[in-house]
Amino acid sequence: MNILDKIVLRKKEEVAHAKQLISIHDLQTTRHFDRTPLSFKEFLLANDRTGIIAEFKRRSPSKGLINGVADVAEVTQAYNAAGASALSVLTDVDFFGGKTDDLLAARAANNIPILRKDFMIDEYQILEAKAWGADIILLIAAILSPKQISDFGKFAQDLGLSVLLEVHNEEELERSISPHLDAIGVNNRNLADFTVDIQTSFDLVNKIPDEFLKISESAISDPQTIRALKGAGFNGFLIGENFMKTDNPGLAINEFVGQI
Ligand SMILES: O=P(O)(O)OC[C@@H](O)[C@@H](O)c1c[nH]c2ccccc12
Repeated sequence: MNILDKIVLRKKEEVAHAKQLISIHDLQTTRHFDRTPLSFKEFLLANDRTGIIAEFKRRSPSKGLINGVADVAEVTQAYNAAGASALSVLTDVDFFGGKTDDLLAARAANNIPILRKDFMIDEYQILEAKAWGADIILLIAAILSPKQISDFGKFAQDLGLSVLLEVHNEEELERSISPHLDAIGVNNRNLADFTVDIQTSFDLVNKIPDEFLKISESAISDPQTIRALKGAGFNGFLIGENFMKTDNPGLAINEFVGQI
């Protein structure tokens, strides 16, 4: 079984458990549920922002521990101050060392869009994302059917959330396109075997219809790469490890932005 299959199996158990602890009605009456989400598009295209979607990630299945000490409020505020267009916060516990409280802390400290970064397999998780103050959800083509992508996309958009679809190849892109998406991200990392290749982004960018925001995800560590990706037509750049692996992710993003 590859890692993605393992993650999805575990996620099904996790969601079943969460549903027993907290009812949908409870989620709908949770603190942020009625908040109007911020527009991903507006922030991504704003002239005074960099297009960077800066990620808070403690660990990953491919790299193990990345940062065991960083404070989520402090780091996300520094990301925001450096000109990040949006934040990405991992909420997966078992494989990425994230938690609900990380998203809540990032929300309390920032007024830019936040992506709930997790493996969405059930509408319940989209209600959680809304209740916890997220603005954007991720749908991963590799683990969802076209019908699930369209249904989850509509469900999220009806709640005012923006939807980022993640693809890794042309086949996933073609089969997953739906009107209920705002952005399409090309993941340069193959989630099944962890190999990375930035070329994946350059190969797919012109196959993404222009009505969607175009995001390049993972393995970006050089400001020069941002310039090349922009030139190729990308609006957004999802970066985690390059900042999180340093002692001071806030300083790292500042230096990076200074070189774009
Ligand atoms: O840390 P990186 O290589 O900059 O990558 C960030 C982000 O793209 C990556 O964490 C990611 C992309 N898609 C995902 C899906 C689930 C979990 C994590 C991810």
